[in-house]
Amino acid sequence: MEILSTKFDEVVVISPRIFHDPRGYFFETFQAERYKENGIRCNFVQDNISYSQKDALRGLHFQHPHGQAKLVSVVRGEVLDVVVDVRKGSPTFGQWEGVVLSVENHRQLFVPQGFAHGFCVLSEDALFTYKCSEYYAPDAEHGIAWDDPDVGIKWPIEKPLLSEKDARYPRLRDVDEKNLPVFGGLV
Ligand SMILES: Cc1cn([C@H]2C[C@H](O)[C@@H](COP(=O)(O)OP(=O)(O)O[C@H]3O[C@H](C)C(=O)[C@H](O)[C@H]3O)O2)c(=O)[nH]c1=O
Repeated sequence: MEILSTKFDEVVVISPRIFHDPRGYFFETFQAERYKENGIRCNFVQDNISYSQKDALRGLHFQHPHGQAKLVSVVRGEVLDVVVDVRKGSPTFGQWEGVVLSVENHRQLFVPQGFAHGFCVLSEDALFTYKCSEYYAPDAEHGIAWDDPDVGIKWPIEKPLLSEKDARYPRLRDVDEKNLPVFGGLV
């Protein structure tokens, strides 16, 4: 497996080793010891799958407290996956990074605690699967607006398909500070 860096030291792209043969291909989607050797040390406790239509945009979400680290990938279609640093005191607070994940590139993205996460669907549809290091805690769920002008994410979709909840999230600057994780702290 190959680890690719992003603008954030803690956010990495994993490119698994693919084994091709005349039947098709095989690859390991997670292997605790090898992922720990590559810096992904959290223990995952929950797996999720979401299916989305073209132009759907889910996000930008984070939990605090009970912050979740996520290992995300796509098993059908293609998405632009986006993370935003929402850690109070972080030198990269409010900055974003986007990575294309697809069934073709087999890539995974590790999203650490302290980052808001979301994605938009670039293909006709997408099956998105991810591991979480903390259980779902709806009372601790927060979000920021997908189109926050201060963050300035360059989404390739002008009018995304949003849930009512996602359409109501505030700009990062309007999120109550008590709901933001602390850089370097427990989240
Ligand atoms: C996240 C989650 C949701 N649900 C239930 C709650 C709702 O009745 C329904 C849909 O939830 P929601 O609209 O929050 O789903 P997404 O918009 O895909 O949320 C996810 O979107 C972005 C991409 C993320 O990174 C988070 O993992 C997560 O917030 O599933 C559960 O039962 N367990 C869960 O862990």
